Amino acid sequence: MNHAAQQGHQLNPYAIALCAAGRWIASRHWVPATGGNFSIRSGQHRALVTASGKDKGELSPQDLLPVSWPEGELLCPGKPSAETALHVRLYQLDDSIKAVLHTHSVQATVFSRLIQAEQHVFSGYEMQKAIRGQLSHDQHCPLAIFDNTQDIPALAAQVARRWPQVQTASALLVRGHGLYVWGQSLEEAKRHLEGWEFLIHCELERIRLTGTL
Ligand SMILES: CSC[C@@H](O)[C@@H](O)C(=O)COP(=O)(O)O
Ligand SMILES: [Zn+2]
Repeated sequence: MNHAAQQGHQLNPYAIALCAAGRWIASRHWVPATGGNFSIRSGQHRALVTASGKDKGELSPQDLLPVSWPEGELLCPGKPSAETALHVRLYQLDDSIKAVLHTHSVQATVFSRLIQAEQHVFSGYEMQKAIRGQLSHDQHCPLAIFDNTQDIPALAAQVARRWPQVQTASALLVRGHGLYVWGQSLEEAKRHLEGWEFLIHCELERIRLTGTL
């Protein structure tokens, strides 16, 4: 990258905001050992995606790579996240999505392995109201769970097939892998992340104490 492009990158407000979100997420221990990836929409058909293999708590703006779709073009040199195809598919499925955050917390990983069903319904938690569209603890909020695979385009296609089921939660779980959340702003995506991590932690404790799913 030439000097002017490098400087433009350093000053990109989307990039700066996503790096700060990465530091916050890492401080919560939700992205150990380079796990996780993040993106933020920067135009109708483009987004900045974290480079692959970086420590997500120590990102700098040049670690955010511009990608565009439908061609899946990478707009500058670098290796984008191995899970870029899933981020792109989420932006394509819903134009209102502005940011996608993927984490590898212990609780989401363990919880996703305990649930054999293709979704788990959350109900009775006040914290459900952290999720867009959830107005009461009485509502039933299903969280979809997908089997893990290294074939990310195939996973993205499955998410698209189950989109009506997935959409309500602004989140999905990948079994033995981690959590994906999104929002209509980065702030909303962060709220969804903290809300879901809390809800999953509560369910894991409930299952541990009662022995019932
Ligand atoms: C620590 S391995 C985790 C990866 O396989 C992957 O699931 C992940 O979340 C990070 O991949 P990345 O390519 O850095 O975006
Ligand atoms: Zn991952």
